[in-house]
Amino acid sequence: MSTLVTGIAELVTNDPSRGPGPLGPVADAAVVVADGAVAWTGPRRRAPAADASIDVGGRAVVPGFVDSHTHLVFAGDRAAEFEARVSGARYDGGGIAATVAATRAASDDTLRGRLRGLVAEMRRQGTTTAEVKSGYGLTVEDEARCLRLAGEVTAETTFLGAHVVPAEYAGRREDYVALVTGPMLAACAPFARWIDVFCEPASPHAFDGDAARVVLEAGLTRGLQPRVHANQLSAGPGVRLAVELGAASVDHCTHLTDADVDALADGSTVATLLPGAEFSTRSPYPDARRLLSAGVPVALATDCNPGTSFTSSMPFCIALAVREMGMTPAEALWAATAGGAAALRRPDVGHLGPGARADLAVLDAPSHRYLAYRPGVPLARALATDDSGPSTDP
Ligand SMILES: N=CN[C@@H](CCC(=O)O)C(=O)O
Ligand SMILES: [Zn+2]
Repeated sequence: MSTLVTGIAELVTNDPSRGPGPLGPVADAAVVVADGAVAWTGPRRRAPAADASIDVGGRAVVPGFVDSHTHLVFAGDRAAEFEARVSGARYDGGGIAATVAATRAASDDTLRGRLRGLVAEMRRQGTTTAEVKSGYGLTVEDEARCLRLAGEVTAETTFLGAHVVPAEYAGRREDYVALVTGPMLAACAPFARWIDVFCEPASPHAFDGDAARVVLEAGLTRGLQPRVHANQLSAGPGVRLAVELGAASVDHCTHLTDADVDALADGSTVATLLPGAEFSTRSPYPDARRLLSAGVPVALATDCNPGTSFTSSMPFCIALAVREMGMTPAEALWAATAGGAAALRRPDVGHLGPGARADLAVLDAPSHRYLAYRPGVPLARALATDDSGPSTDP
């Protein structure tokens, strides 16, 4: 079954062979998808025939967003914590304990319902691939349970047992790290592709560089690839540790030294920026321009979680990146698509070159610039191009 998509005012391919610049745009374009993959892209007048057709009516089509950093398995909410921050309270990770308590108390069905609801919400805003972390269970059983549920909606599952030290291990941080790297890792590894750690010496709840190294190296021995929460609250060792260990991505990168930027520029680790967290915690935004000028690959993600960034909207993050972080609309879109794919080491998503997964997002607008130009307006949605839809992930 093949489908011809026409009426595309601007097609963003992220395939530089198709048009000028990294976005590889094609005007007055068409796409043919077949068997869930992109088979052809180009000008409408040269489009081949297909079994079926969809006319998107003069709208822009872009690669589905790749949200490479989310915490979607949780129960409860922290609206009161958010309200306190609006009045001046500082974020230090302490609120995570409230979500851990609510998550442990929730049934599988409750967690599954919330997770699937958020995934559907993402899809309605153009996201077609999402990573999902554990990190609100923090017992052997609850971490494995959260990852098992995450695996129902995505292949990009991340074990984050080292999110914070839970209350029952207060004052026994080393014992908790032993649990995470021992029985918890053994129970979780079958359900996870990645391992993550909240490396933040400035937080009394998170982990320093030495503990983070122990956690990530243990994950590597089990075949889990590293990614790291680092430098969110202060400059610390996390970014350089991530680069040293060959992590696919280091996320937040809000406070960076010159040595951090140099390490990222010399390494292969993507810097994933999460402006929803700075919005919600009323913190300074990361300096994307500094990273881009140094040649560092940059991704954008929502960090969707109930504490620091309760948004599922990649368009919102794109708008923040353009308004607050020095990115052009083209750079922000690339970071939210191809950048996210690089952060997940996924060559099959984040672009619309031949062979890519048929993950298309249509914008109710004639060009990608509108994503930042019309902030807060629901312009983007994932486009189903055949009976099975473009993907199930999410
Ligand atoms: N910083 C650590 N983890 C999450 C926040 C988790 C929470 O506060 O519930 C983040 O990426 O922002
Ligand atoms: Zn996070």
